[in-house]
Amino acid sequence: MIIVESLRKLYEDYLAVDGVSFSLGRGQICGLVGPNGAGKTTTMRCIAGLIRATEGSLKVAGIPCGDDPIELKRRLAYVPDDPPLFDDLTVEQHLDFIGRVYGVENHAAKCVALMEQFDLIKKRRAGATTLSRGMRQKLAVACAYLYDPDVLLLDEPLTGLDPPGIRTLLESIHQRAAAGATVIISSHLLAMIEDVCTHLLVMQNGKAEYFGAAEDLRLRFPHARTLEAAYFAATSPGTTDPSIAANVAALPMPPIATAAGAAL
Ligand SMILES: Nc1ncnc2c1ncn2[C@@H]1O[C@H](COP(=O)(O)OP(=O)(O)OP(=O)(O)O)[C@@H](O)[C@H]1O
Repeated sequence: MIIVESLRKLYEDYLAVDGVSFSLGRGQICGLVGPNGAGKTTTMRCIAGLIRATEGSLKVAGIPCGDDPIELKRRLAYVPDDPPLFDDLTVEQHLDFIGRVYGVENHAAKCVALMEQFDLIKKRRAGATTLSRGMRQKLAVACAYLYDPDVLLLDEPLTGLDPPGIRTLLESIHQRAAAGATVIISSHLLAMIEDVCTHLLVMQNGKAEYFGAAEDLRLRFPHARTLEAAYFAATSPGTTDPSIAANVAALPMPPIATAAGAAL
């Protein structure tokens, strides 16, 4: 469903993505993790066809990059971390608009079901500018789900969601994948997404440090107690011996001092 081969993306002379390759099939959920600036959003935007790759080849839902942008839009949904909404439309007008544009059959009933699923029903007549950050995120995801895309790219979708919202979203991702969708979910919260991910792509400095089954990352760093520790090991600077790095990463984190002087 997604085939990425030797993807490179230069912003002028800055190499943001450097030779990334991976592929995902139907029903697979890939966690895209890595430090700030690793190239996660850039990779997603290339897959979504929003920016042009400098080199490499991409095929999404059987469509080679650039061949059929309209069909790609029908088959794929990309939800950015700060979703652009229409200031003048209410929650239900957003869903109604997307339903009409994508020609979704019986879209009115689906819109209500999605508003109920994402706890937006009481805000159905609220304008986009009056929504909280988490509500905006939920509305953007609901709009993406409305036309049942084969490929879902969710960039930091957990940011701003409350715990019930996170649970609803992760369950919905699981259900979508069970129905055949391919999902990439980028997040800094690996511990939160690891249960739904079948695969992981760990990026750092524009490169893929790891791609494979989520469980295999832990096997690669046998001393890591958690998947998160294995992730830290994979992204530790100067790591040459995975087992050493994993041990370091598994050490307890030092307390973080707050402005008030208390340790978190
Ligand atoms: N339009 C742009 N022009 C120039 N450089 C860019 C542009 N967009 C991103 N970059 C740079 O490319 C690199 C990768 O950025 P990207 O947004 O893909 O990282 P990311 O892994 O998504 O980061 P984060 O976790 O902070 O969201 C960064 O160094 C960023 O500054």
